[in-house]
Amino acid sequence: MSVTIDHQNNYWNELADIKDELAARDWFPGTSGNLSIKVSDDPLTFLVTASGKDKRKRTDEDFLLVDSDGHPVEITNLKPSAETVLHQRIYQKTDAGCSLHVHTVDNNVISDLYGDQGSITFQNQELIKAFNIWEEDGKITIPIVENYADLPRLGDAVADKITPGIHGILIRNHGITVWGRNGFEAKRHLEAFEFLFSYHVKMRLLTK
Ligand SMILES: CSC[C@@H](O)[C@@H](O)C(=O)COP(=O)(O)O
Ligand SMILES: [Zn+2]
Repeated sequence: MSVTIDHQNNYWNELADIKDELAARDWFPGTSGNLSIKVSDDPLTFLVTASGKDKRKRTDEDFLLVDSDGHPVEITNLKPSAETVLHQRIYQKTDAGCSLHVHTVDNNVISDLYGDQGSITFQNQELIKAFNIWEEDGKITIPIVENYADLPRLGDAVADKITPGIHGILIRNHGITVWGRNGFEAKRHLEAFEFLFSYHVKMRLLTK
């Protein structure tokens, strides 16, 4: 086995492990969700989930390597995720090494409750430190974009909201896309956002 394939296999296994962990949380209902991990910077290549699969299953055909245009690098029967453009735009605009997209009830509820205001900000929560924010009353904001069926348009809408200090974007009544410099950080950001959403939804229900 060549050095290149070995190198790629490490990324494959890291992404497969993250996929299993998110599956254990039941964050891939109805074949939703897609994940990617950057393999090289110049030229940009990344492993992305194959489209339409049940992401709870672990198989040898879960991921394929794509280039900066989202096209497969090798001949394959697999189709890259329909939402590969989101991953592409994130790698182009940030220093991300991994990007995760999941649909959960909590992220959908928050995206619709606050969609009209275009973002939601959380404060006074210990878990905000998961974003490396250590101030006494640190805040974390997540922008919310509309869900366009036209995926390049959705990619532009997401890319437009990426500025320093932004670690994820909510897509209205669709899901969340987060990123981090590596798989560990991307997963930490995702889990922290989902915690904040779930807390907020429960508090709203309990304090109505
Ligand atoms: C029924 S799954 C919803 C899809 O349209 C999409 O939003 C999604 O997250 C998964 O698409 P995929 O092409 O499998 O990556
Ligand atoms: Zn989706």
